Amino acid sequence: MNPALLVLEDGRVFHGAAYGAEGETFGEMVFNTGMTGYQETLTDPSYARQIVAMTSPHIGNTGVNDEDPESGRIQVAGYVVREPARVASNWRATGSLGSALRDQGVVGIAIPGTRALTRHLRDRGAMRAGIFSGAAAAAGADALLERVRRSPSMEGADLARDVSTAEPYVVPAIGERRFTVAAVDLGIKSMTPHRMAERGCEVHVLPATATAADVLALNPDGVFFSNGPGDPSAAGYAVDALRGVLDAGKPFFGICFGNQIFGRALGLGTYKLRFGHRGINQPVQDRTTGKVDVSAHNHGFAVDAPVDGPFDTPYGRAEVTHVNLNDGCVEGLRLLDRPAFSVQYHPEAAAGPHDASGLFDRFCEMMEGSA
Ligand SMILES: NC(=O)CC[C@H](N)C(=O)O
Repeated sequence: MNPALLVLEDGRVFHGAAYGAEGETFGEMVFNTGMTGYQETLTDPSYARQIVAMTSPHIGNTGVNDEDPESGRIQVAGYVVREPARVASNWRATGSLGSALRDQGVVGIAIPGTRALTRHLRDRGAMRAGIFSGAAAAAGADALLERVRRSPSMEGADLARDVSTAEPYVVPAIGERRFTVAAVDLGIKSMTPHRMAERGCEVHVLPATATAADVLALNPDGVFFSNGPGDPSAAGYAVDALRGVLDAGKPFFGICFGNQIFGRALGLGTYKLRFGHRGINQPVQDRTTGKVDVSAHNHGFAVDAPVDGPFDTPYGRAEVTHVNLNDGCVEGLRLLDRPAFSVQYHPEAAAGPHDASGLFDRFCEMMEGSA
């Protein structure tokens, strides 16, 4: 294996071996603690412009298959693992992860110290980084550090429109069609419309820059805003569209970036977490029932909202419905006088536990007018 370097913005350097494509890449350095689901993680568009390190020590064991991708390609800017599998073995596998990364030009690195890297990010926070291998590594760490420090930051980055669909498309209902949903694709994972389709929703997926008029022209029973990459404070176009949807009184459900856009539409702020939540075992408590779900997460930003009780918004009273039991951050919001709610985590799972899948049923009940 050829040598490679991982250079962090604060000057920390990890030496390792090239994995996947050789060359150079830049992004925000984050870690994911999922023990399974690397293919879903790699293809989640919310990871655009992020270099993802897996804390699970052995990655690639089951290779890649045609069923698990959450989008049409690998979306991460770079990939860091401890030890890549030498042999991929699974009845569904169509190839190895190393060759999939190589074929799609995704630069990765295998380093012995993914634990040291994770502890560093937990202490210092997510930061910019670069991976360099082949001819790109020849410049030496000091010159590479300068280039990392010149690369763009995640704060203020508007990335949703880069990963969104260019054209609208429809995911048909599975079985009898019960509802029409307009889903704004801010970086949508394919499992999300699928979870709705399973419940009888015909899902009209629209580009990130869809306006309220575009959404309402479909005369949907409900409106959905998806997960997605980047800083929600840079996606004012989505906030404007959602305000128009809320003004029209349509039932609304948002996931992750969609939760952040909902928060901003209600007049709340969003802020960057120190190192974020990325994994599949995060405990989230539903404050309305007391129930705790173990849930899938991928977020680096969060909504700043009062957690101690209802607060006023331009759309009437709202409340924080869910909090993370690890760090207390806001994981869900709802309006109290209108049918609109959102969560910061991933009820569609993919990868992860299915504890929260009932939220899709709640959205359907809202569209039925029974919730
Ligand atoms: N998965 C997502 O939708 C992520 C939302 C946002 N980009 C964040 O990092 O918080």
